[in-house]
Amino acid sequence: MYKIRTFNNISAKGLDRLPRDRFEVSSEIAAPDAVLLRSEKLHEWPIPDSLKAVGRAGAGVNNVPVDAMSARGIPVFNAPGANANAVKELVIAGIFLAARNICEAWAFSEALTGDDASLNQQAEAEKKRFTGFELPGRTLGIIGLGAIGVNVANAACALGMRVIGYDPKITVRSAWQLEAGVRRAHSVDEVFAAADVLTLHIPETDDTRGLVNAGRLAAAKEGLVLLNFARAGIVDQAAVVQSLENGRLARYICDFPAEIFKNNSKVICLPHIGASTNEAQENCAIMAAEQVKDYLETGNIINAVNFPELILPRNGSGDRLTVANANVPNMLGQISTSLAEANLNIADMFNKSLGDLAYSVVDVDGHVPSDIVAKLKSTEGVLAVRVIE
Ligand SMILES: NC(=O)C1=CN([C@@H]2O[C@H](COP(=O)(O)OP(=O)(O)OC[C@H]3O[C@@H](n4cnc5c(N)ncnc54)[C@H](O)[C@@H]3O)[C@@H](O)[C@H]2O)C=CC1
Ligand SMILES: O=C(O)CCC(=O)C(=O)O
Repeated sequence: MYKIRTFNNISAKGLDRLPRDRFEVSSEIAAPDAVLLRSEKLHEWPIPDSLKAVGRAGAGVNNVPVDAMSARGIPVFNAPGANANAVKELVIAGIFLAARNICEAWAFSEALTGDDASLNQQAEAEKKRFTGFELPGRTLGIIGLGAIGVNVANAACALGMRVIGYDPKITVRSAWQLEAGVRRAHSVDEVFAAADVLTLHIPETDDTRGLVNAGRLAAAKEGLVLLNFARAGIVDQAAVVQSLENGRLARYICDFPAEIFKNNSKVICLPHIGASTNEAQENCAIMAAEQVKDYLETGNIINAVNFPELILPRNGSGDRLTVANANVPNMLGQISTSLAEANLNIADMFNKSLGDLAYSVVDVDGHVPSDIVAKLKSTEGVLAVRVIE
């Protein structure tokens, strides 16, 4: 029986993918084989020795200590693209909120007093205050053309916007999905110089933290609308406030409330609801749960951010051995020598690497004895060893 600890509210549709005769699922488990989480911050969580896998029911993994997991040979799975449509819809809504001054206009109407005739008279007299702009012909700048960025780019094209995007590591898949009219920028600065509306769709990493700073905002077009549905830390919030004050930035629409933005009429902060649709929560939970289940039961890896993708159909008449190790010479040699010592024939095997980490799945004709497992575990460079019967 595998034990799965949940953090946050994981959709039941995903948890249903874990048959309860083989998986115990609860938020109370102390020594879990795997965890499923959404935005829970795991950086301070003491990683239990029992842990074999992490399933992030979402896209961003900045709330998970990925390096610490890698050091223990623990794959961190996420759900790429599973909530992209939900975020796209909210970003497009955000653009409309800004373009038509919808929040201010709504607040104005709410505050009116008098009978209907008086309300209408006040509305007609004051509506010029809420005059906005239309989207066709305006330029949308996008930083990050992954699952969300591509969806936003294509929707903006359909609304008649010009789109310019920057992503130095765009995948072939994203490039295929992108509308032909999307212009390719060669730097973040080129996007800032061109955009009337600019949206961020990149992960928060050491490289992207503070990417939107005072210098870039100063070089933007007068009246830029900035949207941040990625992560709060990608934007220097004090620089945003200053830029709103001097008028370079007209609006900041984001998914991350912060004290500095309280009562700022040019800022709209939503409470991190980009992925909060039933559809996205189900998609993410199903993807994360299935990937974790597959890994625990077969050792196969799909959509781990720190492990290579590896799928090996089960072969041989015995156990499956999985080994995660440092990506250095002679590790495979040591694994096969250890199995030979136990007189075990290798029926099939697959080895792949990603960065500093390598992962092997080995099917043998027979049972891998515990002393061989112990020997492999104590081999220098080996991070994790499992035997799946
Ligand atoms: N507000 C919300 O509820 C949600 C927020 N997010 C955030 O949005 C981010 C993006 O999500 P997805 O599009 O699904 O991820 P993704 O991994 O499909 O796309 C991210 C793209 O950013 C690109 N990138 C990375 N660094 C870059 C840089 N410095 N400049 C330009 N491009 C860069 C990558 O090459 C990749 O193509 C997530 O990491 C997460 O932080 C994601 C889902 C929901
Ligand atoms: O689960 C959530 O609501 C957070 C979504 C998110 O930020 C992500 O997928 O990166």
